[in-house]
Amino acid sequence: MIKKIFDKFSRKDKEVVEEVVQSETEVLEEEITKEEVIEPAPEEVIQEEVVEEKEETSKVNLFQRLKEGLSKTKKGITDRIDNVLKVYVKVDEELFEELEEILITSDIGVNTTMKIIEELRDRVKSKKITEGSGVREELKDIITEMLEGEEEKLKVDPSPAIILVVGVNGVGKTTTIGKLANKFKKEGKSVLLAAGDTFRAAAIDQLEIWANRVGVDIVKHSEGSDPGAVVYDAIKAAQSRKADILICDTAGRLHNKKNLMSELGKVFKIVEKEYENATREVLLVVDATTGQNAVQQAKVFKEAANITGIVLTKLDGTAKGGVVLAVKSELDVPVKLIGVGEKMEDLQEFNAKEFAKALFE
Ligand SMILES: Nc1nc2c(ncn2[C@@H]2O[C@H](COP(=O)(O)OP(=O)(O)OP(=O)(O)O)[C@@H](O)[C@H]2O)c(=O)[nH]1
Repeated sequence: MIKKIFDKFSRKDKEVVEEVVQSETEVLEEEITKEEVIEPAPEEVIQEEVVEEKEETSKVNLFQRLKEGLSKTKKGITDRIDNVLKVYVKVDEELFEELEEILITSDIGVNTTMKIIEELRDRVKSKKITEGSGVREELKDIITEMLEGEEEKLKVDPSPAIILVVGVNGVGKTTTIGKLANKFKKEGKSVLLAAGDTFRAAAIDQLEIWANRVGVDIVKHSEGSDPGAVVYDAIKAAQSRKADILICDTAGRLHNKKNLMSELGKVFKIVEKEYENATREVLLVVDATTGQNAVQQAKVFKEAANITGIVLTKLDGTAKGGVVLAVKSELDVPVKLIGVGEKMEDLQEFNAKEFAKALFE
């Protein structure tokens, strides 16, 4: 039975990966076409793009976007739970085992699943629940409570603030920085970007594209230069312009903990020394489609740097959204933002209640 479910699940995952690759290729092609079309007055076109996207957001509300973004995860978790509850009319041990299997195969992680099922058993017993609908409600409450935490909001006040964005290549760091810059700019804040990932020219170029698209300035050096020097210059520029928020990209190389610590450590020291008064966030970006790997990456980064929050990207492209529970319960670092699509507005502040509501309603 377990093998059958795993087989099914990995087949599903393959389809999901194919879908993501296809949609990413399409978006990339679309972006290339857009870049090519921009002719003499790129700023105007960029402005139009931003305005268009603004209008679209006001039409489609954010919760709807969240719901759409989590639809694959909903299929992978909630719909399967509902199917099981239809079959098992009696609340018994077999039902708990079925539920356990669903949660484990949804990348919630073994430890977290055990905690959930144990709590569910206790509540079902103490509340004398005999109906499947009651079990569903309890499960939703337990998951919501697990997702809730103390301080989850991104801290950028008082200004000046600096956000260091860390994470391995390809997880969505650059996109996250672009989306964040857009969000802050719309809130009326002045934003500056620093291209601290100097190991690849493409990383610098991509960040610059985002800076232009959003309409914020960027401090960059050439490929291969010292990331510490970029961050130093960016801090000086932020100070002289009195920028509200400086967002720094960093190199995402993860050979081992020691190298990671020394690479990040240098940048952190500069921030410590040169921007002592700034409100600081260190955001780790992880890719939800990598499931349990995201949890492993987060563990390594947490040991190497003082991470203040996690950004979980690409939730829309995966049925593995349950990983947010594993991250929450195994890492003790708040998930502050989630990515539910490629559009500017698809980076949302994580809200446990809304997240659970989007999954269960
Ligand atoms: N569907 C979806 N795609 C996303 C999301 N966030 C980022 N992406 C896509 O993921 C891909 C990689 O994102 P980047 O921002 O380039 O990743 P990075 O971590 O900066 O990677 P490097 O530039 O290679 O270091 C891009 O195609 C993004 O559009 C998200 O929330 N949903």
